[in-house]
Amino acid sequence: MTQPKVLISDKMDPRAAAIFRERGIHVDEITGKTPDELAAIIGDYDGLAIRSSTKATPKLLEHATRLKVIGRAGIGVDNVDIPAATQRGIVVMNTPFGNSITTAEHAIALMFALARQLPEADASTQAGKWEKNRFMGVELTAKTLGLIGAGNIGSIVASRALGLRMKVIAFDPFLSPERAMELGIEKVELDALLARADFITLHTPLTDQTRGILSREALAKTKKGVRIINCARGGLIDEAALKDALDSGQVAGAALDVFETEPATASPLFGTPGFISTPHLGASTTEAQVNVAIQVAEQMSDFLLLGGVTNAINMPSLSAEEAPRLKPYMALAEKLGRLLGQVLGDQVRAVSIEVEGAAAQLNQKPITGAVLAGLMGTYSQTVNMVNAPVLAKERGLDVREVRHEREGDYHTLVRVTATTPEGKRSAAGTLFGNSAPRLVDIFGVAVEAELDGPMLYIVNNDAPGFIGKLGTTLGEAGINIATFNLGRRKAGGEAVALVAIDDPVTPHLVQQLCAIEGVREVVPLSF
Ligand SMILES: NC(=O)C1=CN([C@@H]2O[C@H](COP(=O)(O)OP(=O)(O)OC[C@H]3O[C@@H](n4cnc5c(N)ncnc54)[C@H](O)[C@@H]3O)[C@@H](O)[C@H]2O)C=CC1
Ligand SMILES: O=C(O)CCC(=O)C(=O)O
Repeated sequence: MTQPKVLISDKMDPRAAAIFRERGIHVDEITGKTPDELAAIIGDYDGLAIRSSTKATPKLLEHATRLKVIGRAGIGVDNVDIPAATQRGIVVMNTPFGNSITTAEHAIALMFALARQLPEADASTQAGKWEKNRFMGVELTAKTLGLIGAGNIGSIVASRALGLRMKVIAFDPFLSPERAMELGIEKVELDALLARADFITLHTPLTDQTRGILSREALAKTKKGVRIINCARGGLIDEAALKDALDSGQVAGAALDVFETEPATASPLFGTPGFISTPHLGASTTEAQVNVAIQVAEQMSDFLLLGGVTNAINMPSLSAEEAPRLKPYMALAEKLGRLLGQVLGDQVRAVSIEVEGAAAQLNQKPITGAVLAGLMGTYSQTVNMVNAPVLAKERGLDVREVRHEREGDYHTLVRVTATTPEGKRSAAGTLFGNSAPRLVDIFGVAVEAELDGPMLYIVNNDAPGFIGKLGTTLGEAGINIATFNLGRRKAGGEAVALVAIDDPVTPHLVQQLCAIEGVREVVPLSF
């Protein structure tokens, strides 16, 4: 295995680079590059570790020819084009918990700052004004805090606010009543939250559904004198409408850590009375940055070195412990998919993946991904485990997974059945010694074969003399037979040969083989 290379392109705690090095990964820390400068170097790397400054756009990813993983040292992945990464087979992972406490604390800090006008009071005092009568604050106790989004960060904010004796209400369509009860908060609709909350704090990702959730119309529905905190993402609030609401007094105060456009070096909100801002500092504590740096480096290293997948946004998880056990199954699954893809071409309309015996104890998703990667890899150069399920969906391929706990003839078995307009065709394989993939059945004929290197799949009538003629034709073409595996439905019936050869065959030689008496089909294979 060649040494993987990782680029850290945003400022990150040095522990990330140290971990990559300790694990034998080459790492470069190159920050502050323009998109074009980054595009010029990204082609050298297997991994890209980022925070929020680097934008992994489709344009950048076009240059990322060997990139396998993007690791976000943080939570929000809106700076990564997930569909583009998935199409290119790049895993995108984040560190969903490493900075949540820190960000929740920042929201609480901003809530206090708004309640007591701390930044303005500080500036005035340091300007020598001593304006004791100007800064009349409000108490938090007994006030209603409205959470928009009650996931990891929202829940932590809720627990802190309850500790401050606030009443907490939340709008989150995915919050179950049980979870709301467990958190000690009241689940409400958005309009009710807007009407009731004294403070509103946002903790959702930026999505098509949440963009502009605090729109001009929503702001008009708020309780007069509300104070608003956004430590989630710019784009959740209509900034122009917020400015008007602050000017009119509808909103008494607003604290933004995040902006529609970042870095936010100019904004109509700047200088507005009651407005406070921080430069996307939600995650900026020593503790959080150490957490996310360590986590992202461990996760990316596990993936690049062991195939372990943790906290991926675009692929099912696969722990570093599971990965070695699944690896031979994924190799087997990929080979079975590849075999069917090469024999059946693009005629496959549906695939069923059955796991039996020991295989049924494993996480089936990676096995399915490997079958699809093998199947579609015969007509797409860029397909892999990450993008195969998405590409299969785009092609309208119906994919089914079946699990049989009981053992059959083999202690472990993976069977792939492909449906084509001509009917169903299946291939099955097992692991010898729990590690070596072996085909054991092809289209209902028992054939034991290692699927490796160049091979020939031949269907012929079972008749004396065929093997001799085949050997002679290959021999005259200078092709050496490495292994020969035969099976037949019944004596004198249809027979199947899987022949491992030392060199690939030419289309002309395939024609010659097809011309041998009794030969029904010849497909050159490569594994
Ligand atoms: N300012 C900063 O430095 C930081 C900002 N963040 C931001 O905070 C966001 C939230 O982080 P977590 O709480 O960890 O995420 P999370 O995924 O645990 O929680 C998000 C919550 O939003 C809810 N939600 C989704 N769509 C919604 C909708 N249409 N209306 C209402 N609720 C909706 C979800 O159900 C979920 O409960 C992240 O997506 C990230 O953008 C995170 C860390 C640091
Ligand atoms: O890395 C940072 O400073 C920003 C963190 C953040 O926005 C996130 O984790 O979503």
